[in-house]
Amino acid sequence: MLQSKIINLTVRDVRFPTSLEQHGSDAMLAINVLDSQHTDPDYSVAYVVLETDSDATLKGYGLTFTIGRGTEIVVCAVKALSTLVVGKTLKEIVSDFRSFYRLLSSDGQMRWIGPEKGVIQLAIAAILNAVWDLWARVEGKDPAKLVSCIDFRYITDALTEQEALEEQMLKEGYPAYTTSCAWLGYSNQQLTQLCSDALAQGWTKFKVKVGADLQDDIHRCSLIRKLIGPNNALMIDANQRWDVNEAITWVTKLAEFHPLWIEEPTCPDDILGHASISKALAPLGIGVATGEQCHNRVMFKQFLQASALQFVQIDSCRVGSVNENLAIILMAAKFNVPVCPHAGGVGLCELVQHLILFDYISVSASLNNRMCEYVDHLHEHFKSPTIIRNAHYMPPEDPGYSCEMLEESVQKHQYPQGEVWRAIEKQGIL
Ligand SMILES: C[C@H](O)[C@@H](O)CC(=O)C(=O)O
Ligand SMILES: [Mg+2]
Repeated sequence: MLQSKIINLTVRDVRFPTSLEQHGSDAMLAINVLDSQHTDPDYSVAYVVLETDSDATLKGYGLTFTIGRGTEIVVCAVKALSTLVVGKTLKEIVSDFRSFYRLLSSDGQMRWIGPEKGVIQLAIAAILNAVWDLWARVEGKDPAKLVSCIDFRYITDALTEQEALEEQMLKEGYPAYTTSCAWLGYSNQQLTQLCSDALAQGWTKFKVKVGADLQDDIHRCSLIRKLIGPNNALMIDANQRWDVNEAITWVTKLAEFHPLWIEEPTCPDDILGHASISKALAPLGIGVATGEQCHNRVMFKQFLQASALQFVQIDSCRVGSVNENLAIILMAAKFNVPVCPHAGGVGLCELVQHLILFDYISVSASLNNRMCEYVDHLHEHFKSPTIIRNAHYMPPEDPGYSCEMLEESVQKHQYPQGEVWRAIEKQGIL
């Protein structure tokens, strides 16, 4: 099966009208709402399927996450890269995966529209996610089970612990936090109801969107802190809304609610800015978290070297797939900084659970200050949706990278011709 040749690559623009109910809304998007007719975001994917010459059922499914407009540009970038993929056997790719990564990321001409950042990196992520899915299907594994590729002979004195960790994950799962209770566009009534429901389901870690209006932030953080009590975790997320000094001033005014971290306090490219914010907030016991829009491993390296973050938020679709995320996970371990993956988007939970399980079983072996984001949206469109039990991710059971979507969902939500979007256009509601 490793000899399977990729004979076709298809890519489709698939969008979900989450903006209609303000799922996923945040302070940066609020600027767009003020400036444009659209409310935001519409959770979307550039959805890639790799077909092989083995048999019609052996395919690789991959995706990258976007928030609506612009997905069509990512689709174009995937199509431009597809000539480097079609015609290769899986064995050619995985027997020298680093070279294949460089083939895509360092193409002599296309690297100019990167390198390894922005639209071209999102397109590379979608393609490589599909390759990892195909490989995992052929091997009958999920990427988190890479540890089962290791020969433990003669090293079991050191590594039996990892097998125990794997058992622990199978039994208890990996700790999660929820962002689904407090999107910026939710009313206080929604926020109260969703938080109460989440507490009843066993959730103990909550993330709140902030950054648009300080008084509103104080009101909502006070409401949530009262609801969840003093011992549960509260995180806040500004989605790049502030300048550096504004971030320090604003978060200091929210310190009374004891947030564990402030996420994306300023421009995601401003490493030294994050370092200044981190240093200023350290006496308040508030860490800095970022990563969902961090271009690549090189940027993460500098964030770590500059002590500019206390929580590394890897994202399964922002950087060059498993290939780059493995490097980031290993660097975070070297700098002893916890990995707390971003997953606020469609499909991101399904993919990143594999990575965080690998981190725990094969790298960090620690759950201290570690948690994986979970958002309760759109899982019904996936063939192997995430399984959450008592606020923990339960390990995926199906071989693959959990990217495969239900074909019916893809067709209904394909943009702009899918029936969902034709109906929205007819009603003139977006
Ligand atoms: C636009 C997305 O919903 C973003 O707000 C998600 C995010 O920042 C997170 O989940 O963290
Ligand atoms: Mg965020």
